[in-house]
Amino acid sequence: MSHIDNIPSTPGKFKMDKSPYIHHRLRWHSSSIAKLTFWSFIFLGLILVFFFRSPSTAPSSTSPSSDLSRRSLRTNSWGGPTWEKRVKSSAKIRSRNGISVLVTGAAGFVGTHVSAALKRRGDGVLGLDNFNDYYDPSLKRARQALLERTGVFIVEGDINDMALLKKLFDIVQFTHVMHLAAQAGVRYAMENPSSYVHSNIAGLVSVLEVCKSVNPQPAIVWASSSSVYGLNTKVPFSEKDRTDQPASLYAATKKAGEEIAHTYNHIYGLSLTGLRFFTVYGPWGRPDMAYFFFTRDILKGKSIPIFEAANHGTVARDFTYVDDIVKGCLAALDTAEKSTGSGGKKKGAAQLRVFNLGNTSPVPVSDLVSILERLLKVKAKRLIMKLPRNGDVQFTHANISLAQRELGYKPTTDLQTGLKKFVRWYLSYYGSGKKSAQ
Ligand SMILES: O=C(O)[C@H]1O[C@H](OP(=O)(O)OP(=O)(O)OC[C@H]2O[C@@H](n3ccc(=O)[nH]c3=O)[C@H](O)[C@@H]2O)[C@H](O)[C@@H](O)[C@H]1O
Repeated sequence: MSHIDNIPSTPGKFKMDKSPYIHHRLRWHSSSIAKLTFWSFIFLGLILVFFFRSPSTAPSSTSPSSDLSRRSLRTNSWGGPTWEKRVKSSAKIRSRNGISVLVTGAAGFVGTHVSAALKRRGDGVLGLDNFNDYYDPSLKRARQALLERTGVFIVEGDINDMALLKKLFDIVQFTHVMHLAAQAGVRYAMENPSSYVHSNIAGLVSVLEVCKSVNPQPAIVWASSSSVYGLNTKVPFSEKDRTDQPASLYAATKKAGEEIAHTYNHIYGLSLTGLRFFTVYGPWGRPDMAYFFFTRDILKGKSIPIFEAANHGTVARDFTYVDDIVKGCLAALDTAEKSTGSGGKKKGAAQLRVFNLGNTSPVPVSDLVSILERLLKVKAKRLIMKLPRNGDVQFTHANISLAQRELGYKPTTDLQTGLKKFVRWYLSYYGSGKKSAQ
């Protein structure tokens, strides 16, 4: 039986025409209509699926445009009465003379601690975080859960989403912005340079753009970094020292941020305070930092690379405990003067400040490892390595006299005490080895 014989006859329609050619053509015609209809449905279906999943149809969202943005700028929906209610309630001031603060990077290490401290004293706090996967997002979710228990809501979104930022300012008249969202890490900048430009430059500009155009403008305190001192060799590092020799792209983006802050202060009258953090450590810390992954790897019995400079030179850091940093952040918020502009127009000179927030007692990395060994009661497998040329500097040391004078900043936690608290947290969070940090 031929293929043609299989086709059911269509009485009366094609009967008269016996021409095989015409028959074939008509058969093709009818089957092609069927196929066309079938594929049209499939195509329509695909368009509908795409349409409903597309960010542009969400109440509001960010639009991913590259691999980079897919990693850090997830499509998040926001809006709606329930969401607005949560935003308002979280940002509500609950103490006399309290302030209302938008904390960007609230699910981050410093962001979580600062948000909790502000909430504790009765300030209004709203968090914003994109929960990117630079390091284990489950740690960020755990910090979020912690903050939720204290009444802090974290809006899930990216600082580059200006529509979202504007919406937040429509709902709440923030008196202050604590801008901590950033791409951190010195060495990762060689792996993913554009993420630093995206968060630390474009993201900062988008925050400042929104802050300058709202009325009243908030005062802004933001995280710069000790890394801006780069190849500066004059110690301890003072705010007056040169910062034009960054050793990593991370440092360069933070330095750029300081210049951008100057511009927005100069043109729009925004009150801006940059805080140069010196290697902040503590409970709920960042797993990409040495003290954190050294702890994990010592417990696992894995060797840890300890950098040393040329000619066995010591590599040291002015490790600063997170509670001291939090005190500095709160003091910077409390002493910040109001911005002077409104609706994008400057009305007078505004405050522009930069402070070192360090511990002012540098510790060699090998000593950090010795402290961890004692606390963990495990001998580390030390692998001494040459300091790689990937952005690390040999040492950092903060001169904190300016912060002491202007903010009353006085760090009180030495590395031994701070690491003890970190290790206690680490062991309770991950257990002593079975469930370990990624
Ligand atoms: O103050 C800052 O502004 C920055 O602080 C932090 O950078 P760093 O001071 O470089 O911290 P971190 O990586 O913990 O390395 C600590 C020490 O261990 C050494 N180190 C590191 C890795 C390794 O494998 N071996 C090693 O010896 C390494 O050479 C260094 O001496 C923040 O990550 C950064 O985001 C930024 O905030």
